[in-house]
Amino acid sequence: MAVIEVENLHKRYGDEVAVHDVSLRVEQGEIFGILGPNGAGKTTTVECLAGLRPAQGGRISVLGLDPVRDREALRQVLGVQLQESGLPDKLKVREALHLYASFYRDPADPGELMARLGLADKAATRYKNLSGGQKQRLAIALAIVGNPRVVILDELTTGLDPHARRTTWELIEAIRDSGVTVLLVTHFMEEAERLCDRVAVIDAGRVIALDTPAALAARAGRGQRMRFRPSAPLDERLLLALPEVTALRRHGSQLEVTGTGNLVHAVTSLLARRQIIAADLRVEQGTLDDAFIALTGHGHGPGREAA
Ligand SMILES: Nc1ncnc2c1ncn2[C@@H]1O[C@H](COP(=O)(O)OP(=O)(O)OP(=O)(O)O)[C@@H](O)[C@H]1O
Repeated sequence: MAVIEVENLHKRYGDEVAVHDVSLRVEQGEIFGILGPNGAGKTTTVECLAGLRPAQGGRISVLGLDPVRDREALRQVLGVQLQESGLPDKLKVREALHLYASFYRDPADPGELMARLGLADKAATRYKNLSGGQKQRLAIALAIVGNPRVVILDELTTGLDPHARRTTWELIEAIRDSGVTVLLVTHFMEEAERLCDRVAVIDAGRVIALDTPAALAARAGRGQRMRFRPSAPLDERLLLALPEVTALRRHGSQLEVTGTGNLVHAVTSLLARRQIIAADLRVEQGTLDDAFIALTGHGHGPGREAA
């Protein structure tokens, strides 16, 4: 069942078109990623979805509600974390959670939420004194305090160190596992690969690809690559005859085989039948990073970070 449906969304700021034409459907219970270079229209798209900005064209439905017409009803079932928290510096963690909880008919218990998100010992800490990771955890807590059915998270892990990013990923997975549908805007390819069931790549206000991370990576064309040293001489034509193999190169005693599908199984089975061992075997997969660069023709902002 589609929880979010966007058809031909069009949004301008004055004369500037931020979103030309975006269509996508997010299914119940998935983590759906929106990827794209800086200025692609990602934030504008999710702000329109959340009813924070009116669109000039197209149709949006979130849980069957129109974000502008049914904004009040939508607020009760949609949790939103945007890039700027807008929280006052002096507000304490406990106060922020109680304040946000008061906006909802059926909120979560702020104390339980603080414990779940590792903020219990920060309950009396003012917002300005939280670390980056703690601020992000509070942002997640505020996005889910209303017990939403859908949550939008915009660049949640930007600025976090690798450890804090991983902890945040686990939190996002736990939210999904509790039955909440998650829409995640991210610059990080590894984040999308790890978390997202499907991703839409947006460039210059249009969806240029929409698929699972693995399918997008496979489509980037690099496919898979194996490198190994055969333990005995091997007729290269046998490898080239395999349907999975698209190219073969020799580097000294090493063979480099590129291909698609179940390449590793096909090649290792052929070798095994000839009692040849693939010594020093290394396998590389195409990544979402490759797909992103192939699709958009450029990198993705802050760069691929080791996480
Ligand atoms: N409030 C605004 N007024 C005018 N133009 C805006 C406004 N917000 C965004 N834009 C413009 O709309 C375009 C899309 O911006 P948007 O913030 O949606 O992109 P984004 O994909 O989220 O970018 P980033 O990855 O840098 O956050 C950009 O050209 C931006 O300059």
